[in-house]
Amino acid sequence: MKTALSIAGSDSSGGAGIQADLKTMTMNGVYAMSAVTALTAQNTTGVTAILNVPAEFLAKQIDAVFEDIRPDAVKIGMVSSAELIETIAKRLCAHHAVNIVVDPVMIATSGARLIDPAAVSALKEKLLPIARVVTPNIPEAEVLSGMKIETKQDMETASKQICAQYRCAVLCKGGHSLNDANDLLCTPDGTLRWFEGKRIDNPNTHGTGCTLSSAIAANLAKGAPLDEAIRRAKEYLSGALADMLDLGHGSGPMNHAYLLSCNE
Ligand SMILES: Nc1ncnc2c1ncn2[C@@H]1O[C@H](COP(=O)(O)OP(=O)(O)O)[C@@H](O)[C@H]1O
Ligand SMILES: Cc1ncc(COP(=O)(O)O)c(N)n1
Repeated sequence: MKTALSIAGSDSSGGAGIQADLKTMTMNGVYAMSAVTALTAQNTTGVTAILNVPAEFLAKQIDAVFEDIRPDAVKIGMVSSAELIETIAKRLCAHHAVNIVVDPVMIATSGARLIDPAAVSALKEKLLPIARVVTPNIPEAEVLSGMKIETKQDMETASKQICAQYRCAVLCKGGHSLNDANDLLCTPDGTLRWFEGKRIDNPNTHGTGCTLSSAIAANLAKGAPLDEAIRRAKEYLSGALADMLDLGHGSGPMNHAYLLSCNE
């Protein structure tokens, strides 16, 4: 069985972060492991507290995983401090990690800030260069590229710029403000490819970014080429959104287990 590691924060409400990643990886057919960067006290309406793990402890978790069950892919999600980002980059390089998917988590769907402003440059300088693909949403792509994104053309320009500067593939997700749920992949050879997605009329989108990046990592772990891993990941995500789970008082989670029957 292929294996994948999520390095991310815990979401106590189970819809995003480590919890979404483990469910997604499992449902995408790989053995899922975790290295927790932070605990969040969180539900569908917001984040009330964040407790980062000490950097040495994060390093121990990553080492423990690599020294025993080597991951075929690694997804990186919420990492809120520069020290933790640097620790991850060092440990992944030491272990020659492959298929690294970086979801540059900055602001939760509920509006909470999940990264220190001072850590953004560490994210750019240390994690993007080791990524097989980075998956910003529009506001994150604006921060990474330094430009405002208002049109499809802007998405293309910003993605090309991030891709050229950090030499990694960029999947710019259109879920937020632009067009349907169409995402743009830009690869270091300069190729652009749009992944068309039909917008599902569901306000419960907590954890969509975490889920997409974990599904990409799982499919890369299984040996899919990047574009096929993205295609399968979008298909899984659309199915989970279309199941119309409705939990909590805010933007709720998706049904990660929609492929299993919930009937008795
Ligand atoms: N309502 C929706 N219907 C279908 N796909 C969506 C919807 N909202 C977001 N997506 C898709 O979910 C993925 C995550 O996108 P997005 O919500 O922008 O990320 P994030 O959670 O990081 O803000 C993308 O593939 C995007 O196209
Ligand atoms: C621990 C943690 N990690 C990431 C997110 C982002 O989630 P979303 O996909 O809703 O923006 C989150 N809300 N909590």
